[in-house]
This record gives sequence, C-alpha cells and structure tokens, in this order.
Amino acid sequence: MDAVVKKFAREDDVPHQPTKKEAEDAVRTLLRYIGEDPDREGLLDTPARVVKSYRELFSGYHDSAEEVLGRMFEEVAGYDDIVMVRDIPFFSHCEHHMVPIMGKAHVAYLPDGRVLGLSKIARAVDIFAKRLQTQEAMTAQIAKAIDDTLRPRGVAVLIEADHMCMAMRGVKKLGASTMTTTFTGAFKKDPREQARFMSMLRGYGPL
Ligand SMILES: Nc1nc2c(ncn2[C@@H]2O[C@H](COP(=O)(O)OP(=O)(O)OP(=O)(O)O)[C@@H](O)[C@H]2O)c(=O)[nH]1
Ligand SMILES: [Zn+2]
Repeated sequence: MDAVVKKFAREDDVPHQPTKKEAEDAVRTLLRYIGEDPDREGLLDTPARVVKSYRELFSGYHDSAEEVLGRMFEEVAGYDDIVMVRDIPFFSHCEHHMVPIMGKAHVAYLPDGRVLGLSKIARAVDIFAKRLQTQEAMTAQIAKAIDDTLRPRGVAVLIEADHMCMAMRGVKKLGASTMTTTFTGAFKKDPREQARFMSMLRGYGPL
C-alpha cells in the first residue's frame, strides 16, 4: 500500500482503495462485457480467484526493492570486479493492455567495497516486474534501485522480453523480442566496461 500512497502529495489525493467485493464486481462486469454469464456454475468463483491472483501478480505495489537491496556484505576479500546475475526470469504485465510480458533480466554491478546477496537482485527484479510496466521503465527502475542503495561504481541492466500484447493481438508478431539496457557509472562512461558486460552476457572469450 505504501508504494501507492507515496505517489500522492496530500492525503485527500489518495485514491479510494476498492474493497475485495468491488474488485470482484468489476471482474463480473468484465465477464458480462465479453459475453459470458458470471452466474453459470463454472464462473461462480472466478471473480474471487481473479482478485486473489491479482494480489500475487501485482504484489510489487506492496513491496520495496530498496528495502530488499538494503542488506549488503563488506567482507569480500577485496573483490572489486563485475558481479553479474544473468538469466533472471520474470513475468510482468504491460501497462497499456495489462497483458503478460515475459522475459529475462541480466543485472551486473561493479562493487565499491560492498556486495549484495545475489538473491536480492532477483527479488528486486520481481518487485518491479509485479507492477504494471513498460520494459523501458522496468529496466531503468532496477538500475536506479541498485545505484541508490548499494552505491556501486556502476550498474548494467539488460532486459530481453516478449510482449504478449504484440503476439496474441494487435500486430500479432509471435517471437519478436525487445531488448532494453540501462548503464550507469563506469558502465556508462567507459565503453570497455560496457563491452566486458556484453561479452560476459554472451559467454566467455576475448573482448
Ligand atoms: N515502449 C513500449 N511499448 C510497449 C510496451 N508494452 C507494450 N507496448 C506498446 O504500447 C503501444 C500502445 O499503442 P496504442 O496505439 O496506444 O494501443 P493499441 O491500439 O492497442 O496498439 P496495437 O498494439 O498496435 O494494436 C503498442 O505499440 C504496444 O506494442 C513496452 O514495454 N514499452
Ligand atoms: Zn501491451
């Protein structure tokens, strides 16, 4: 709830949080809109199931990536080179159609005396994924959250994803994938660091 509330400057601007019953009624309306009968046996529990599944699919509004990333370790025996977590799978929903986006996030940073628990990077990806998103915003948000909390020498995030709104409907291009990147600090300033990130992503080998 905090994430929603924080966006509003004054308390009276906070939108009314719909009740579970109101949300279920909205699903019933959508069922009628598509030509279904929400009172037929198979659909009786569907509005409650949809609302319950939304709590899980959109749980990112109730979680803070900064909080998750706040836990760091300093005992790293002087390690100061790239830390990369590759192939983090995620499911999100596009903010234009509320249809799934599925993809992988690749996240790297150059430590400055502190490192993150590796799982925390994947947890932060999930928090942003479990909100309505554009791929560009999600890429930038992951990089910023790591930058703001860990204060490393640089962050690199590359996301590759398939948008179901482009596959199942509209332009119907199944298999088209979208790539987005955000580089900060040394990854932004130094093309060699960026090249090292890209080569680690592809596998190993000379630059
Ligand atoms: N930049 C960006 N666009 C996205 C993302 N997810 C979906 N879209 C696009 O958002 C656009 C919305 O376009 P609109 O013309 O407003 O909506 P629409 O009529 O449903 O568009 P079509 O999908 O072309 O039928 C589409 O081009 C989608 O492909 C995303 O993560 N980033
Ligand atoms: Zn979409």
